[in-house]
Amino acid sequence: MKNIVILISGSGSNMAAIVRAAEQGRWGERLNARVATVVSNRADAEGLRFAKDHGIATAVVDHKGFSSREAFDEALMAEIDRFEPVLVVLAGFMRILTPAFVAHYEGRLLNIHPSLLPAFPGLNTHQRALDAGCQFAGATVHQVTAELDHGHILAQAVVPVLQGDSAEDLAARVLTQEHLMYPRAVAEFLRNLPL
Ligand SMILES: Nc1nc2c(c(=O)[nH]1)N[C@@H](CN(C=O)c1ccc(C(=O)N[C@@H](CCC(=O)O)C(=O)O)cc1)CN2
Ligand SMILES: NCC(=O)N[C@@H]1O[C@H](COP(=O)([O-])[O-])[C@@H](O)[C@H]1O
Repeated sequence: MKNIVILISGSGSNMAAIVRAAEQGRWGERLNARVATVVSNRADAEGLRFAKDHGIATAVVDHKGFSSREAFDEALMAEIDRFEPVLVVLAGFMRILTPAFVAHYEGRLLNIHPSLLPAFPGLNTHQRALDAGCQFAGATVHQVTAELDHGHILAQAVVPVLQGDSAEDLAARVLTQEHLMYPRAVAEFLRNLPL
């Protein structure tokens, strides 16, 4: 069984979409893969309840409990490595990871970012797209590198920006596409793993 570990910080809606895709046999059995655990840096992350309700192990590694980013990442790696994952998925995970963490999971660390990278790395992407007058927006699944939101792009989804859109309107439209794209991108990654 190939283990996937998902990191979240909040609602975990992308994590939930991946879990549902695996459960519904769209690729779970066929690819002999499972979401082994969901780990959050926040104890109040709503996605933890979804994971528990779906029989998935959960853990909290609270970044506020560590004196440095490096110490937090080391504790996070220790928790993740208990499951010997073939893939670590960032799904609304809101901590910038250290070069040591990224190097440890190089090639098997994905993120979904709510913009059409390389446009708008970082935070507040939807408002920035609106402020820039973009006619299209979207999301990107990419390999994670030490440089923020910079790695090899695996998939992108595009949505129109509509007249009068607020950042919330745009975020909701993009999120709908994220929930379709991320499970497919994870499945494709698993299919391409060496036997
Ligand atoms: N080394 C990398 N770490 C992370 C990447 C990456 O590409 N390389 N992607 C991010 C995800 N992300 C955007 O997609 C992102 C997450 C968080 C931040 C950020 O500024 N975080 C602050 C704290 C914010 C908070 O706690 O609310 C911080 O870490 O100081 C920017 C972009 C995940 N990590
Ligand atoms: N920089 C990371 C980032 O902003 N991720 C974004 O957080 C939102 C909530 O995700 P969730 O519902 O899966 O938690 C999603 O739009 C995701 O792209």
